[in-house]
Amino acid sequence: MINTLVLPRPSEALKLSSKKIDLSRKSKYGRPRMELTLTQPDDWHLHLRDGDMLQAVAPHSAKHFGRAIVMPNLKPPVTTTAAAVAYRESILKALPADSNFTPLMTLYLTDKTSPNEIKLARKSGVVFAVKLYPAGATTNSQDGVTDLFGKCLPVLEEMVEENMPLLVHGEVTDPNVDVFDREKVFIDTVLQPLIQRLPRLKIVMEHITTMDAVRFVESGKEGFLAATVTPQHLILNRNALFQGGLQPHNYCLPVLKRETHRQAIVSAVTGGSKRFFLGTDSAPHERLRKECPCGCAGIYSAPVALSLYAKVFEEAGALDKLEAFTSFNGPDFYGLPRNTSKIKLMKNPCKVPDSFSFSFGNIIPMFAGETLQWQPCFS
Ligand SMILES: NC(=O)N[C@@H](CC(=O)O)C(=O)O
Ligand SMILES: [Zn+2]
Ligand SMILES: [Zn+2]
Repeated sequence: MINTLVLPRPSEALKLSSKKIDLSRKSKYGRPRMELTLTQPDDWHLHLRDGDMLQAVAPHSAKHFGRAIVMPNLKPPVTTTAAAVAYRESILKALPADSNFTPLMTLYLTDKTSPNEIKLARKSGVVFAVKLYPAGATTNSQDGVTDLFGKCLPVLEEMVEENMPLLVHGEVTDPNVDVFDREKVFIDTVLQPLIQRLPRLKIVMEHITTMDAVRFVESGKEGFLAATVTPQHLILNRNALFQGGLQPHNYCLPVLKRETHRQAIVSAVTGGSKRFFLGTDSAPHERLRKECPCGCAGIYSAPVALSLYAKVFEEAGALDKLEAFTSFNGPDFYGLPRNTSKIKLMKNPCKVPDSFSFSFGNIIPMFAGETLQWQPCFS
C-alpha cells in the first residue's frame, strides 16, 4: 500500500475531552500526531458472503470490528437456524487465528418462515435478528417476502414474544415507484402500519438514505425503532454515481440520494441520537460483476469504513460523538454488552488500495486510490 504523507496542520488540534486525544506523541516530523481511542466498534450490517469471497473479506472486518450482524442473503439464503449455525462455523474458520471477532447471525425471512423457526433461532443463542428483504428489492432478495401482512404476521408476532429484532431493507419494489422514492413509500405503506399493528416489535431500518427515514426513526419509540447508517450515505450524494461518467463502484441499494438527504443523515448521527448506529453494509462483489452491463449493487467499505465515519464526525465538529455511534448505540439497542477492548485511530494520511486481488478476482474498495486521514492502528 502506498503511503501519501500529508501532515496535519497544527490548527487542526481538536477540541475534545482530553482523554480521547493524545497530542503528546509527535510524528517523526515533529508535528503533533492526533490519536483517538474508542471502545472497539461493531458493525451492525455486514455482508460476509461465503466460499472464496468469505475467506477474502472476513479478515478485513475482523481487523476493525468486535462483532457484526451478518446478513443472510447468500445463495441459497440462510432461512433456518440450522443453516445459520453452519454459516457461523464457516465464518469462524475464515478468521485469522488470533481473531476475537464474533459473528452475530440473522435469518432471511420468507413467506414460508414458521413461528417455530423463531423459537429455534432464539434458543440457538447465535441468531440475533431476522432480516426482511421485500422480494426483488436488492441483491439476492428473490426469495424474500412478497406479502408481509398477508404471509408473515404469525412469525412477526412470535418475534415480539421472543424479543427478536426485525431488520428491514426498507424499499418498495413496485416498478412504478420512482427509485429515489422507494424508501419513503416503504415507510408510509409498510413500516407505519407495521408499527401500528405490532408496537412492541423491535425494528432496525437498515442503511437509511433519506431525511424521511431520519424523521421517521426519530419519531419512533426509543428502544423499538433504530437505524443503521453506512459510510456511503453519509459521504456521497447521487452525483457520485455519474461524476465523470458512470461510477459502478458507487452503486448500492438503496441508491444514493440528493445532497439534502445526505445532510439530514449527517446531522442525525453527529447530533448524538442513540437511535442511529454503525452499519457499514459492506457488500463485496468481484470487480467484473460491478463493471459490466448490469452491474451488481453493493459497495465494499469494510477496510475504510472506520476512517470514513471518523472523517464525517470530524468534519461536523462532533468527534466526541463518534464512540457512541460506533460502539455504544448498537449493543444498547440489541441488549448486548458493550465491548470492553479499545481501538486507536491515528491521524496518519494513507492511500486506500486501488483494489484487493484474490485468486477469484479483484474487489475494489470504497474510496479506492484516495487518501484518508484517520487510520485504525494496532500495537
Ligand atoms: N446494499 C447493496 O447494494 N447490496 C447488498 C444488499 C443490501 O444490503 O441491500 C448486497 O448484498 O450486495
Ligand atoms: Zn439492503
Ligand atoms: Zn446490506
